[in-house]
Amino acid sequence: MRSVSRAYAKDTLALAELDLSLERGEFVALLGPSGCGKSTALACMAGLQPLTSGSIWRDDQRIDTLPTEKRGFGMVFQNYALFPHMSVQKNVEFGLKMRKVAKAERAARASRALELVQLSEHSSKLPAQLSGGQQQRVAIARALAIDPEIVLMDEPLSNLDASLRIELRTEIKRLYQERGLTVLYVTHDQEEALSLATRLVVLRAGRLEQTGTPEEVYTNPASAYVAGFMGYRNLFEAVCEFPRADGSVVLDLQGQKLLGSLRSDTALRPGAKVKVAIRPEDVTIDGAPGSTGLLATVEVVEYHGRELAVRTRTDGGVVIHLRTEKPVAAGERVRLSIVPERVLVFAEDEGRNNGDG
Ligand SMILES: Nc1ncnc2c1ncn2[C@@H]1O[C@H](COP(=O)(O)OP(=O)(O)OP(=O)(O)O)[C@@H](O)[C@H]1O
Repeated sequence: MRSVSRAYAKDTLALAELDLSLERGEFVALLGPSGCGKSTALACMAGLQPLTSGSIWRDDQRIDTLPTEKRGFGMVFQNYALFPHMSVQKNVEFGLKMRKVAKAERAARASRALELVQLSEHSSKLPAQLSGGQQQRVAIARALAIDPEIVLMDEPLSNLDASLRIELRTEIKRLYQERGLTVLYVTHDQEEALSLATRLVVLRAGRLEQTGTPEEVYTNPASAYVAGFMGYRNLFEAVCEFPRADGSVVLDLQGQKLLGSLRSDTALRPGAKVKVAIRPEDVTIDGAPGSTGLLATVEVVEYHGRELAVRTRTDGGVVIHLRTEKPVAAGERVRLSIVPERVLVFAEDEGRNNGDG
């Protein structure tokens, strides 16, 4: 996509000059909160939404001028979109029929696609006779039957319950690996994106905020906005007390000191407001003697099997979530320590407040 914009109404851009490229064999997850433009990007790619400006290319061929069916994409959506009166087999054959593939070949290709998603024995059933997960597998078989170069998926798992979602997620990954597919996948679920994608693209208000491998984005989110999507559940404001030349920063967190490391390019001045992002698993209770510690009180303890998920509140009133194997109880006084490298400090965003979730 070259500088693609899409405006549904005057002055509001769902996509704002978005540049996005996809290499053969990549599994790219488009990630971001509701309303950031993920579905619009996919719909523009598919030809289901017109572009307001910009262009889309496959290699040297311009394709945004082609109708949907000529773009050669397989598509899978959140709501399965199966024809209720057609058998599973006929549903999968449908795309091939539209492409005028002869009857015998149609049947053979549809059967192969159903085998791939392990639904062969259900081929004569109607969609309503299948579970949600099975219906979504039919939709995937239908997308794969046309032998697409690129598969576009828009939240294909979000209508399924938790266990089915994980099962089908693995299935999608297997198909991707076995068939050497190229996939553009829309999701708002970071775990889904991290487990499936070879590259993440985080959108914010119709623009690209960050792209990188799951590991890069997870360890080094470029902004507090991205961090919020990558499991950094502790996101709060603090004041820069003393910025050091090596990038470490002494912060004032409502009256207590916290040592962090600056992640933005912008240099900080003493007194500047900053955003801080910390993952719950990076916070420990009663760390080594002498480590910087935040005095806090345990508020809520949730049992999560091996670990406890704990909500604490610092003496200055800041809520900090953590995970621990140590038994603690509500009301207990604790000292929290966090390795300074895992206290990510971002300069306050300038003027980008649209699309934050
Ligand atoms: N058909 C439409 N008409 C008008 N505005 C629309 C339409 N579809 C989307 N929008 C607006 O465009 C923006 C981007 O929407 P889009 O559906 O692409 O976001 P998204 O990131 O996919 O969100 P979600 O995760 O909720 O589906 C939003 O502000 C939305 O309200």
